[in-house]
Amino acid sequence: MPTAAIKICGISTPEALEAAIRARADHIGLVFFPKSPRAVTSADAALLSARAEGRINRVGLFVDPDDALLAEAVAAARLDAIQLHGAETPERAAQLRSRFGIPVWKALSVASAADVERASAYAQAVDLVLFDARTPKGALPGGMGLAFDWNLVANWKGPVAWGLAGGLEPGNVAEAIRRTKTPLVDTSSGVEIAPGVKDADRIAAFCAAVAGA
Ligand SMILES: O=C(O)c1ccccc1NCC(=O)[C@H](O)[C@H](O)COP(=O)(O)O
Repeated sequence: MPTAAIKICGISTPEALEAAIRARADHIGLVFFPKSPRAVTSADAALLSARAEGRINRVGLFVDPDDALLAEAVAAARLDAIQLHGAETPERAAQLRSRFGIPVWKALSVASAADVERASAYAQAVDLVLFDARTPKGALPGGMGLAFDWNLVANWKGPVAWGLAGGLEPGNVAEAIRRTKTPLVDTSSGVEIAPGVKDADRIAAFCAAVAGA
């Protein structure tokens, strides 16, 4: 089985960016959601992006964004992909893919088999679906370090590329890959020492665990 691709989400400092690149992650996530402890402004993102250019893929994360926010962020951070982490419909996702001309990822919050089935509706609208844990009402829609039942997506063979997120960390990511055969893993809290504070050693350990899975 090929090695799973790795996305380290919630990068907000040059140190964390360099740690992700050193560890050979494939993607970083830049969070454009002001309520997140990992939020970046377009100005922060532009600086990080310039440093990342050609070294790692830059995914901008948004929650029900309007077009103005997206236009500003895509241009400032020269994003390689847009990740939608709110209640965006397939129609909205398709509209954004066509408008911005870069890949669109859609996060789907999972607590049951029916949640996984929702992925089919996005098959023509997005480039990848990211199965993530459903978070409690009123909490952030992601980045909470919560896992869902991996059996729900074990060996998933849907009509669109996919990835696994939610509560992944150096100690459990190899097991998650073994059980689900996911082609991509995404982590945020699992490589932090406090909300929003990435740790280079944990990033390295996470990527090493994926490589060894
Ligand atoms: O990371 C955030 O703060 C965040 C805020 C709002 C929406 C989504 C957010 N993160 C999305 C991600 O891609 C996370 O990596 C994913 O939810 C997994 O997070 P974790 O369980 O902490 O590894």
